[in-house]
Amino acid sequence: MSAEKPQETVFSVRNLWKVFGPKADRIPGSAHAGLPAGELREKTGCTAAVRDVSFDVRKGEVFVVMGLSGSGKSTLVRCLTRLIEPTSGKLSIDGEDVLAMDRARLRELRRHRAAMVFQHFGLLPHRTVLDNVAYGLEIQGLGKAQRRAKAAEVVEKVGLTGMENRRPSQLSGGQQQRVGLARALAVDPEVLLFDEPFSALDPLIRRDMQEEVIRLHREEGRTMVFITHDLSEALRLGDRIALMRDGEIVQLGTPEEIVASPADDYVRDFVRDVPREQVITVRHVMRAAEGDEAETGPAITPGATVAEAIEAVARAGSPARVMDNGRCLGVVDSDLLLGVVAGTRQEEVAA
Ligand SMILES: Nc1ncnc2c1ncn2[C@@H]1O[C@H](COP(=O)(O)OP(=O)(O)OP(=O)(O)O)[C@@H](O)[C@H]1O
Repeated sequence: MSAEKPQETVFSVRNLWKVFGPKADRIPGSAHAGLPAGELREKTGCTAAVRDVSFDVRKGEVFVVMGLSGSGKSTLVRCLTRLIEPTSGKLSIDGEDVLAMDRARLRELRRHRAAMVFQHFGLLPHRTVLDNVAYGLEIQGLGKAQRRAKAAEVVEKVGLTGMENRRPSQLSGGQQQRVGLARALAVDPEVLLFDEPFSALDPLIRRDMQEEVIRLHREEGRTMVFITHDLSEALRLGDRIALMRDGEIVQLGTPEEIVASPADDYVRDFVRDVPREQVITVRHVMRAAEGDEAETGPAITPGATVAEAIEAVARAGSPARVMDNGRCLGVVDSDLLLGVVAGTRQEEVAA
């Protein structure tokens, strides 16, 4: 998760709908379009898995799609490469209209530009780790020596060195997922799409894999779209999170925006148990410096979390200065910080 990113758009999605059921294409824009899911199903027999959704995925960000089971996450992300055909709306990648792509161009999109990492790894059981990783390159038509060299490089990148010649059945779940990740990485795609890749893994290995994704992202800055139903995973990985309910995006924002300024009661409920001090940063909490406060006290960055600031303030026994390039933006004292922890203070975080 890098702090500064260019704002170039990779995927641009506008008013996208995916409706399953009879005469699905008649639903968007009709009088039925706004009906709650149950009523829509009763009246039309249709399910609107994705409803009038608009967003951009920016270059270099980790864009998380989060929501409960059935909220439309998988359908939405599969629509991005037309693994599921959208019912209506606009969709482009790097400015190119995805809905206008012919079969060859679509194949190229899925093989080279937006590779998917699935929950059920999709590994070939009779092939070695190295050959599984090289598989995508084989489809691309790369020669054997070249693809083995590239595969070996990626195997090392995901920490599987020494296991090149094992078969998938000789690996743990976490290791198998690393192979799946390596296979997607091997084709050097512009975007990696993750469909709940870690949900079958036990918590410790899952944490390991999350760290792996964060590390890879730090090293490479590759754009990632990551589906999860797990809030802590979303908060840990996401630069921005789109929170879905019944096919709609109910809030799109940074983890901090979502935790500090939930858009409605649904989101508020969702984030209620999040330790706010670990997500909210001091730039949204600080007050103006008074007296000589701008010259004294420990220095912290505007991006420091409230939890980090509490530590600094406690250690120094005085308010901390929020410093940016040698300039004091404001100060935080223990009253302010503890107010955030207790939830008695409402930060103003524009969502
Ligand atoms: N092929 C299909 N035909 C009919 N309805 C479908 C189809 N695929 C998905 N749906 C419905 O669309 C809605 C969204 O499903 P989707 O799988 O996208 O949700 P999800 O958020 O990814 O759920 P999960 O976390 O359980 O995978 C659900 O109500 C689902 O039943």
